[in-house]
Amino acid sequence: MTANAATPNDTSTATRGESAPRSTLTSNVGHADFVVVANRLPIDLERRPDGTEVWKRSPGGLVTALESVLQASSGAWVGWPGVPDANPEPFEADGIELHSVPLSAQEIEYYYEGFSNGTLWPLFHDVIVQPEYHRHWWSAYVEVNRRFAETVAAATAEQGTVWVQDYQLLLLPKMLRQIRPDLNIGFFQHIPFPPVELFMQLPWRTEIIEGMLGADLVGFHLPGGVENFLYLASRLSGYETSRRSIGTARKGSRSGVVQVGFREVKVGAFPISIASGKISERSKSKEVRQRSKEIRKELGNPKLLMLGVDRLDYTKGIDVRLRALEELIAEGRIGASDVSLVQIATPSRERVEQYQTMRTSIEHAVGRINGLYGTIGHPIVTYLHRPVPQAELLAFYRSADVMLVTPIRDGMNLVAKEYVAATVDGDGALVLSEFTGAAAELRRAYKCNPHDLDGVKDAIELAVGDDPEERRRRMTTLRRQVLTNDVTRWARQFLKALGGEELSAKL
Ligand SMILES: O=P(O)(O)OC[C@H]1O[C@H](O[C@H]2O[C@H](CO)[C@@H](O)[C@H](O)[C@H]2O)[C@H](O)[C@@H](O)[C@@H]1O
Ligand SMILES: Nc1ccn([C@@H]2O[C@H](COP(=O)(O)OP(=O)(O)O)[C@@H](O)[C@H]2O)c(=O)n1
Repeated sequence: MTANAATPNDTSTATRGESAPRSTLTSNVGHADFVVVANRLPIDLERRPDGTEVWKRSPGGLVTALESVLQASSGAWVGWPGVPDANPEPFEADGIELHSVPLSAQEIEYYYEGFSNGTLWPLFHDVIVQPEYHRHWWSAYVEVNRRFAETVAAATAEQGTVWVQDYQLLLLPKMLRQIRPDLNIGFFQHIPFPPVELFMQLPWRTEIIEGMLGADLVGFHLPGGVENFLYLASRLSGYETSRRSIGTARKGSRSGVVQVGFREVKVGAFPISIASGKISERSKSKEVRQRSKEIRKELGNPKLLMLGVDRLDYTKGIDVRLRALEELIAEGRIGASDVSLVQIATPSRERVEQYQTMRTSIEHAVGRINGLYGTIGHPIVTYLHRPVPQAELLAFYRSADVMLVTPIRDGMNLVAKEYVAATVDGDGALVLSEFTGAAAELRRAYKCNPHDLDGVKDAIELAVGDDPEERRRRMTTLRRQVLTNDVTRWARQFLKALGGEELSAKL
């Protein structure tokens, strides 16, 4: 998403403290029929050392998915602008009305880096690192959720539909219902919802479940999340639950209902996707095709080009794929002079300690592999620690022979789907961790268990050496899956189940 750079109120050159951006929409506040709420706005404000400010696209798959949905439905988006104390008036960017929720530096530390990403994120991702439980983090989480609720309440029209996103805002549905019982409230969880044994560690477990149950519909990527949630709603809050169809959940996906007093809360699985048609079309463009050839040339036309694209997160298993490649080369199963791995790693949550530790260890591994097996002008691993524009990303996808997606745990992983959509010539192989949400749908990928290093190596070797016809057949099946089940279908199904027939029809 880009901000309207040419408008008179453009902030790209505004100085610190003068951050009122673009066309101010005060008259629209309180009139939005459809509101998406997420921790972040789809664009982040960046403050430069010289005092100027620019808006940049926010990282992550949530923004990728929701941005296209909101553009089609002309709704509003409520979120944090990405830096401390920024609170611009509501403004419009790329057809979406944006409403800011300001956070202080301390709230960013306690609510975002602390409770969201130091407690919930690791707890919900199988405790890959140890979650921390601090009461002052929790207090900030409650306070920030309340501020979001007030902002949303003020932005939304009578009887409007509000779609709350993700683990940073688990208390928001209940808080919002208390202020605005007229609203139709949906909640979608983008990360895994953990099994009872893990969830029960959380000192505030009942408050969290009660917070989510303020919604009319609670959605997860996978049936496993639905199961875990229904069980916990019954065990922690004592509500009656039943497993039954909620109308529009896809065939085979599980769903149910929680009876909260007189209210029924629907619960269902809705696996998110991407704007696959657009990605596929854009990948066919001359610009992307040419750039993909250039990329291979710049890398010295390797026989085998492998690719990894992730936020730099310990859940993504970047270390796993590096170790696998190193051993495959050491064992002579892949020739050092034949292979090139490009690892694109978008900076993420850089002030959180575990992210710093992981970055150091990944950069170490890259250095070690290049030191051992690289030659002058031919490093084995090309490591880019920065965001990459979409056209460039698509060119990377198109140029790769083998895509490595090896998370230890991942809610969905849109990168895997983007690679499939961008492989327009059908010539490419996806190595995919069983521990991603995407693995449930992308059954013909070369699957691996990231905890089993030998298994990962075998999957990579198979993907590289498989019969070209078999590789192509697999990719054809994957492409059919991804092109049929796109992000619009995901949003339509969710909104239909929420009762927003009219909204769903607009998409
Ligand atoms: O906002 P950040 O802290 O910088 O993090 C970026 C986003 O990361 C997570 O993405 C998840 O959503 C994807 C789309 O559903 C899914 O494919 C992926 O598996 C998830 O990890 C996070 O859940 C978002 O809230 C963040 O915005
Ligand atoms: N350098 C990069 C890397 C990823 N991305 C995008 O970030 C998103 C990552 O989504 P995801 O679902 O795989 O994982 P999370 O980062 O949301 O956990 C994808 O849409 C990628 O295209 C990007 O825009 N630039």
